[in-house]
Amino acid sequence: MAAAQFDRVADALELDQSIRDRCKWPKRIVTVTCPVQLDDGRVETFFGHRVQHHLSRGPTKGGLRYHPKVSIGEVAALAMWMNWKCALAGLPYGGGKGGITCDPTTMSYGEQERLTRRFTMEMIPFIGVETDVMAPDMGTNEQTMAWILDTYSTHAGYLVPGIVTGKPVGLQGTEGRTEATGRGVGFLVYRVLDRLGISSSHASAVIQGFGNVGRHAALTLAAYGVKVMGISDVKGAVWNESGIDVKALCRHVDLTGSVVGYAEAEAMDPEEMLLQECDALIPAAVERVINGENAGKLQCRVLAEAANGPTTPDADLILEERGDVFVIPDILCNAGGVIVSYFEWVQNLQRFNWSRSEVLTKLETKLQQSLERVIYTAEKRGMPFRMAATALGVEETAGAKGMRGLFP
Ligand SMILES: NC(=O)C1=CN([C@@H]2O[C@H](COP(=O)(O)OP(=O)(O)OC[C@H]3O[C@@H](n4cnc5c(N)ncnc54)[C@H](OP(=O)(O)O)[C@@H]3O)[C@@H](O)[C@H]2O)C=CC1
Ligand SMILES: O=C(O)CCC(=O)C(=O)O
Repeated sequence: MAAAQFDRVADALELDQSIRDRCKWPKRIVTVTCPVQLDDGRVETFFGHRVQHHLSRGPTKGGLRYHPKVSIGEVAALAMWMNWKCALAGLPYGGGKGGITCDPTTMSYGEQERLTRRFTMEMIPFIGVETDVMAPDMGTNEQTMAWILDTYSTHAGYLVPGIVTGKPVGLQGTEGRTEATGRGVGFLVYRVLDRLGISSSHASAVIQGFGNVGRHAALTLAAYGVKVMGISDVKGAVWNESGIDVKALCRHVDLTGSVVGYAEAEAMDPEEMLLQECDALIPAAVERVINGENAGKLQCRVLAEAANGPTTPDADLILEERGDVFVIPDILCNAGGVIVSYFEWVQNLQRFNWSRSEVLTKLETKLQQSLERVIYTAEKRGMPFRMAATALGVEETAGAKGMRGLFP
């Protein structure tokens, strides 16, 4: 998917073959094996990957995913998307992404800690504050980042806060990072609804995924007055036509581990939930959920891609043909996370802390600028929004590579 999207943009930009190849292929792909002792005494070997797509514009930046379906191809695609995302937002980074093929939901706290520390040890030669900086993604969180920071810093002999972002505030993380991605999604949905003439107090939303991103997107939209009617996770979906009390649902999930069983809403088939009429549909979980099968049946006005890669290329063509769905592409929609990660890294480099309101104001300014650039480019060049956003990222990267020239 990532390669197909890139090729389409490269064709439209008529990129020269040499620069096209330099932009398309990752600079480095690292795979490591991590033997870890499980609680029952057995030793299991896990595969971990890190793909550093480009180093031309700065260190590579991107999350670390723990999921049973992690593969090197998925990580490479996510790293390429990170690249265009960082360039579009004007961050001085290339894209990177990592993943370990594991199921954190079946692993104890201790097993996850040992796996994370072993992966970090294996990665020490390839990461650094100026080379590659990780952050949370699916299946990882600020505790994971704290273990990486500790393992790396112990090796260095001093605290290296800038080695990861999305770490706890008490370890020089930044205010606002935990909620940044979902909050950014909520902000962009609000801005786009406003542009379409839909007042947030009359708008409705449906959200797939209630992890870090889905939860904070729901809370942010609810705070704007948007009625959140449907929410799903791996186990199922819940629906309330009059609007779900998102804070109450958060309490239910914190107690039970799932949205399923929430008393103030009805159970619904998660696939059916995606097809319900709403103003904003927000996939905030895994890839390829909007596809050739369901794209023609969506009844939303805005498709806000909080997840990475939720829409397949064939679904893109169907949505373009329809022309009635405003797609906020992933590399714009979920950029709030990496933008605040960048703020965290800058604060770490400066040994200076910003206030929460400073972080969140700067976040909204950057997202607003990116949204305007994408809309302007799409209109000026007659491109769909995903193509326009990707084109801006690719041009930025190609420009930097061109200026740096080729080593003889
Ligand atoms: N965290 C971040 O800052 C950023 C994340 N993203 C992207 O956002 C997406 C979500 O990440 P994040 O919230 O961090 O991950 P989390 O691990 O915190 O949450 C993932 C959520 O998705 C749910 N889920 C997983 N598979 C499915 C499925 N097949 N159907 C419905 N729900 C499902 C999980 O359900 P359950 O709870 O039941 O397991 C969980 O609620 C990913 O695509 C990630 O790459 C993008 C930018 C930044
Ligand atoms: O915060 C970051 O550095 C990266 C977040 C991420 O993985 C993403 O945007 O997909």
